[in-house]
Amino acid sequence: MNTKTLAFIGGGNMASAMINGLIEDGTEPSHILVAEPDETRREQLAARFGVHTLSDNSEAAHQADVLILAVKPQALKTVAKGLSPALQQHTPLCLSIAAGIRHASLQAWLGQDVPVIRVMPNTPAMLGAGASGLYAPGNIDAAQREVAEHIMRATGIAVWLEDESLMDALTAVSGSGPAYFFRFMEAMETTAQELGLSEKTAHLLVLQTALGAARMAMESTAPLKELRSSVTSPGGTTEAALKVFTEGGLAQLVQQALTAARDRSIELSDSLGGDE
Ligand SMILES: NC(=O)C1=CN([C@@H]2O[C@H](COP(=O)(O)OP(=O)(O)OC[C@H]3O[C@@H](n4cnc5c(N)ncnc54)[C@H](O)[C@@H]3O)[C@@H](O)[C@H]2O)C=CC1
Ligand SMILES: O=C(O)[C@@H]1CCC=N1
Repeated sequence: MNTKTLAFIGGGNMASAMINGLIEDGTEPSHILVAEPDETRREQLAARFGVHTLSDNSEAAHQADVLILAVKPQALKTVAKGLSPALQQHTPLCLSIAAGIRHASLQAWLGQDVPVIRVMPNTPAMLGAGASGLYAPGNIDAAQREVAEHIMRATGIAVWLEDESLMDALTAVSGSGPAYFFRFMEAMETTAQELGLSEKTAHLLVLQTALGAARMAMESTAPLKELRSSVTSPGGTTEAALKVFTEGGLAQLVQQALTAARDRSIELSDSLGGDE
């Protein structure tokens, strides 16, 4: 259980998912602050989670042991530079969850003495089923790494990357990944209805099948290929469907999609980074 005071800068989708996961794990809502400019959003966060909300980012930083930067990458430079004077007076550990913003940029914007760790979470954090990647350079000590890891483990699994450039790949796989599975499930659901199943039945069957497959993959020691084979009777129905995927170039399409996400992360770093 987390006992530090965590302040989120930005209370949008990903911050809400993390807050839900942290509270489910036992973090007291009184240990969570959210700085958010949108008043309606502040009211929603306070009502839903019982957390303290405020509109002043620097005030949140003053009260924080750990500051979690959860604004859009495009807003981060202005937000981080705005926080910098407050961080010279009181210096919490800063975690940035922004896609594609490099550590060097964050360090330049927040201040050279501020401890900064990059984190890439994903939205299943809300259920404690998240997957997070962390990156910290050599100046971050073991205790600071432990604090960041402890927070992220409260929302799911956490892996450290030694090489920051792999954050772009990790973002493409697990950061964006839930959306790929949702997209695939949407397509299955639509087709299930076209094939005659009711909306409700199609939804239930698709979700339970996705959950069942993911659980089998997690809980079995067999490779994915073997699990797939065990469903695929020679000359049967699964084989007929998988043939269509193969002929349609599914593997290449997935490769292109993840590469596009990885490349977009690099583009964001190049276009939004720097201290000019
Ligand atoms: N949504 C996702 O699945 C994931 C998002 N991320 C990262 O999390 C960050 C936030 O993304 P989302 O939550 O999806 O976006 P969002 O748009 O839902 O949330 C951003 C929040 O920041 C607030 N905000 C805007 N300007 C602000 C300011 N000056 N000070 C304080 N708050 C301000 C907005 O009002 C909004 O509530 C992004 O950097 C994104 O790359 C990372 C992993 C997964
Ligand atoms: O789409 C995005 O840019 C963010 C980062 C990973 C998931 N959502």
